[in-house]
Amino acid sequence: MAAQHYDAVVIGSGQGGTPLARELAGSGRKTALIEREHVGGTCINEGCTPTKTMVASAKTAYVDRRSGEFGVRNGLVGVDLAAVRRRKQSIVDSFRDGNQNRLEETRNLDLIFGEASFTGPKTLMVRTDGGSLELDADTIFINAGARPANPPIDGLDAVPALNSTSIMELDELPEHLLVLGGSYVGIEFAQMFRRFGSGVTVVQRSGQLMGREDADVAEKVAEILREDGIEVLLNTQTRLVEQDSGGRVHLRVDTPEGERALEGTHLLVAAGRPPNTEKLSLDAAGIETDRRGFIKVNGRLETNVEGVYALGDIKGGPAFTHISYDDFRVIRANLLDGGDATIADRLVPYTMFIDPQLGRIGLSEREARDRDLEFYVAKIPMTYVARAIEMGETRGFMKAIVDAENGQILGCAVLGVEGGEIMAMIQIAMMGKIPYTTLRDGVFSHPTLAESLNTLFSNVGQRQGAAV
Ligand SMILES: Cc1cc2nc3c(=O)[nH]c(=O)nc-3n(C[C@H](O)[C@H](O)[C@H](O)COP(=O)(O)OP(=O)(O)OC[C@H]3O[C@@H](n4cnc5c(N)ncnc54)[C@H](O)[C@@H]3O)c2cc1C
Ligand SMILES: NC(=O)c1ccc[n+]([C@@H]2O[C@H](COP(=O)([O-])OP(=O)(O)OC[C@H]3O[C@@H](n4cnc5c(N)ncnc54)[C@H](O)[C@@H]3O)[C@@H](O)[C@H]2O)c1
Repeated sequence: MAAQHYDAVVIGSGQGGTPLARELAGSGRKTALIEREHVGGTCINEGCTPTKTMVASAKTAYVDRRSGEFGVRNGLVGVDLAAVRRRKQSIVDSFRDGNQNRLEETRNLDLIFGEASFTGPKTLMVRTDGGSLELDADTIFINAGARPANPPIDGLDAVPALNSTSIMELDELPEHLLVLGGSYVGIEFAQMFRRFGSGVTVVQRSGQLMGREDADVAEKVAEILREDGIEVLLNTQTRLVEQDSGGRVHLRVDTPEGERALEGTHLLVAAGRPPNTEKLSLDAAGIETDRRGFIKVNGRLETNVEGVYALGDIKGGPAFTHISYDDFRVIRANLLDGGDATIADRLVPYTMFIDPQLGRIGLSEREARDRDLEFYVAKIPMTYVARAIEMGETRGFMKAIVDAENGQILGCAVLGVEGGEIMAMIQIAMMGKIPYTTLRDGVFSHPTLAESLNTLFSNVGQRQGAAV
């Protein structure tokens, strides 16, 4: 049977591929979007949406337990995990269905459920439920995402370990959750399940949580988690994983203090996300990957094969929904609007949805130092923020890095209540190239979290960096 021809094919209905497919079709191009599982990809189905829905349930339990501090009498807090899961699923379903309906209503667009693999530079085979299809296209966009890693640890394959997807399908609360990995996924779930009522131990193999962050940020996060009753083990290598006849999971770990045996009822593996490249048969098209399997692209998201692009997590680099969406914008600007956009030097904000949130953008203090810049650090604890005191949410601190030459803000880390929103205010100043003195002296309404920017930028410390 002859291959079906399309002007454009998008593989994967992730955060970049979904809007891209609609725009390509809207521009009159005959387009196919191929998805092997759910419309909306990781973010809607297994990532941002379900986790943040469950984080909201966990926060409610936390606030409820603290109600006495606010002079509010309340009963014993109980968490019905099955009900938490139902709430999560109904929100996921509504987002997924909304996306799918919009795709199905788009003219010139075929939504094909199946798994795509390359058979040549511009030809694809799609395995569907009922058989297979052959397609060829002038332009192909790969937005096939990433999946939870399975680190090579003795015994891990033989135990029923949870990953970031399956942990959200539990109906019963783990008595004790062991978490391998102390970064975004590990920490968000660790705090969530602690708040639901589980005992939790986080095992992080390197010397700090969240390796990309400054040490003071990571140490404060570890302190907050420990204060919440979570055991945090750093510099800890897992040697062996076993399950006993009663179903309990045992880890043999090497800690700086010596060997330890850890025991739990459940094990979550949160040790990174490798790309979904194997099933794509990239070799058949000659598409190059790096040594970890991520597709190599240039600033315009072009692969080494002409007419084949990659966007989102599968190309490596920062793995966030808003980055995948921005990849779509870059491709739209260049291919549909005749522009010359690039992903080089774009600002990469992100928020870790622990409580308090960690909002981050731009350079960390360590990065400023590594680049031999001269800079100031402005830092205040959240206990200086009137609004935070009034809300009873004073954990954490704010920190910003300021260019010593021109007063431009180079980056910030806001570990505090609504840290992601405060970071976004600083981001807007960075986008508008507003010097820190304007925020220091600006009038913000009282008592908001925004007015704390006056205090933060009044606390600019000594000049630091290269020549100092
Ligand atoms: C637990 C968790 C929480 C997260 N929370 C946040 C958050 O709060 N904020 C944030 O910004 N980011 C978060 N992320 C990251 C975010 O989900 C991803 O960066 C985002 O989804 C971008 O993904 P993408 O567009 O690259 O592809 P994805 O969304 O991963 O989509 C890829 C799609 O391709 C499909 N596919 C794969 N291979 C094939 C094939 N061969 N044929 C057809 N289809 C295929 C997959 O089924 C999938 O639907 C989280 C991730 C996880 C795991
Ligand atoms: N709020 C958000 O934006 C959000 C939330 C969740 C996930 N994400 C995205 O998903 C990606 C994946 O998150 P992640 O946390 O799984 O991966 P990650 O790559 O960010 O971190 C993995 C962590 O596991 C540790 N680790 C690796 N192997 C280990 C082992 N054998 N034992 C103990 N520790 C081990 C690493 O040192 C690291 O700290 C993130 O990079 C992020 O971009 C974002």
